[in-house]
Amino acid sequence: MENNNAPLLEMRNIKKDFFGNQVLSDINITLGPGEVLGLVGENGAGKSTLMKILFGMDVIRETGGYEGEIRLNGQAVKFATPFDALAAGIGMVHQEFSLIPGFTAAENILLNREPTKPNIVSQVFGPRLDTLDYKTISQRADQAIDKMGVKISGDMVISDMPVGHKQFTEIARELSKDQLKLLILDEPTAVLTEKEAEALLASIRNMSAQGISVIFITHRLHEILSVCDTVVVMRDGYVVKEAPAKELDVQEITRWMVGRNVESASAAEVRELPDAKTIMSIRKLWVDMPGETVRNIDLDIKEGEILGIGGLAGQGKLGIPNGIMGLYEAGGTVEFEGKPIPLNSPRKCLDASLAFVSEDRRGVGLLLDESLEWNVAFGAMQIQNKFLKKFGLFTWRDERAIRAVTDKYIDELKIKCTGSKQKAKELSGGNQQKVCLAKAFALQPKFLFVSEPTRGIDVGAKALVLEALKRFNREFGVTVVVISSELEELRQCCDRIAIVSGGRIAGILPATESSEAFGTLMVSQVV
Ligand SMILES: Nc1ncnc2c1ncn2[C@@H]1O[C@H](COP(=O)(O)OP(=O)(O)OP(=O)(O)O)[C@@H](O)[C@H]1O
Repeated sequence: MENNNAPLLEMRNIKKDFFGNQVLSDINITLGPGEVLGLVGENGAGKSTLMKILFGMDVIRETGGYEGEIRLNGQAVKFATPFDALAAGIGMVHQEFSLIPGFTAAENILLNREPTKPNIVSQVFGPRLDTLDYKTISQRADQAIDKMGVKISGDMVISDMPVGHKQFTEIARELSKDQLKLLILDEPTAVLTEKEAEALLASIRNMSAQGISVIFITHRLHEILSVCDTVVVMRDGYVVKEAPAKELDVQEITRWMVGRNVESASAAEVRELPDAKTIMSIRKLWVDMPGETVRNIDLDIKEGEILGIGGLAGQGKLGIPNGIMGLYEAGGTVEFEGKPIPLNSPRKCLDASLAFVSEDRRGVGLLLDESLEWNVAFGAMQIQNKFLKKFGLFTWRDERAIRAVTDKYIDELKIKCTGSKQKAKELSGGNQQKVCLAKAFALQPKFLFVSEPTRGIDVGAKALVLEALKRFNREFGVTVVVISSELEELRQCCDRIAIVSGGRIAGILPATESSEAFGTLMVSQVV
């Protein structure tokens, strides 16, 4: 029986193991209507698994189910599938996108719930043959998009969208459901620009004001403090702290998460490299990437340096690597080691020993159904014939070398996994991000673009990732270009930082320059 005085949600004594690997030990959570609960914890702490249990996801059932009890409005529930959870008013936006690439945003938002209208045929043969009512689909999709206060065209096809727009489309799909009582957002801001993330936080406040409860997972701890009523901190499958957000600060949450004070990465020991030759020369680069402005980039990158590219959202920093590496249409000229690199041709870039860790790790990053070994080594095998053994006409994989390189990066990047044979999809999101880096390192390219390297990485592991980038650059002399929305992150690992504003390079400064100097460049030509 529903009990109107009971909390909206109670999760009691939840336990879960994956084939003997205990990932949730005894979790208790309570949530009232309109309440926003922030769920935080290190990569692999068990946050997504807990939410997958609540949402009735197949992977939980297929791996032996869970123990404990879930109550909604005082009534015990056990969702066999996400459809049951949806029917009970729970929506979830996952770390992975579940959009259909060839459909528009509006079609995805109303998928399986499309308004229809009768036609002559359906009047005779029944409503199953009704026509899709595109006008109403478009109106309802626009209403859901408007609720988030962002500008996305409902007519845009998903495959043409940048990653941030895809995320908003996912959220709009949940917001368009009338019966929504509780929305689970699993790291929704990880792929968003700062401005988009602000818009999303505002829309969470709006949902809460309308009585919708929200469980919000993020590694950006200031977001938790800005929008949540309650904070639940998980560590290694336990809840280690639950408190009102107003009683906590970022340092305290961090301490609860990792069990110690976290040092940020030491500031980079900034090198000037006066004699270094230019390894990449970019002239008049434009890139056609939705949401990004890249108009006229002129930039020379020195051999062996770590160059940061920063700037405000949409001003062009993400467009530069995506254009050069051929993921979005681009024009202008790019020379690498004195030879022109053909644009719009990803394979030619890889052949020239360029590599790219994209901000869209699930879109272009991983082979989720394959093992870590396969993920780490596949690119190097395919592009460089590495990790292969030859005898006469026969070629086969060098399994020992593949295992060794995978183990090396599991160790260096502290990837939380059961071993190198584990499938990528079984890793937590932050650990998948580390695999993307390992994959690029295994290529041992001459030149590496890394876009948003610590996206989805917990506060304790950020320094480790930045240190790994520095080490990779120093040990192998690889030129690294780091693109990041966090200036502090760039200052911790780069020699120089170029700031993009209005689709152009507004200036390049040593990483030791003051924040004010960078801030002035950032707003200098904003469009
Ligand atoms: N399908 C699966 N099979 C085996 N192990 C899994 C599976 N899914 C998750 N795990 C394991 O459960 C643990 C918790 O993962 P989970 O994704 O819940 O972490 P998380 O707290 O959400 O981390 P992140 O912040 O990195 O997203 C991890 O060690 C992960 O490897």
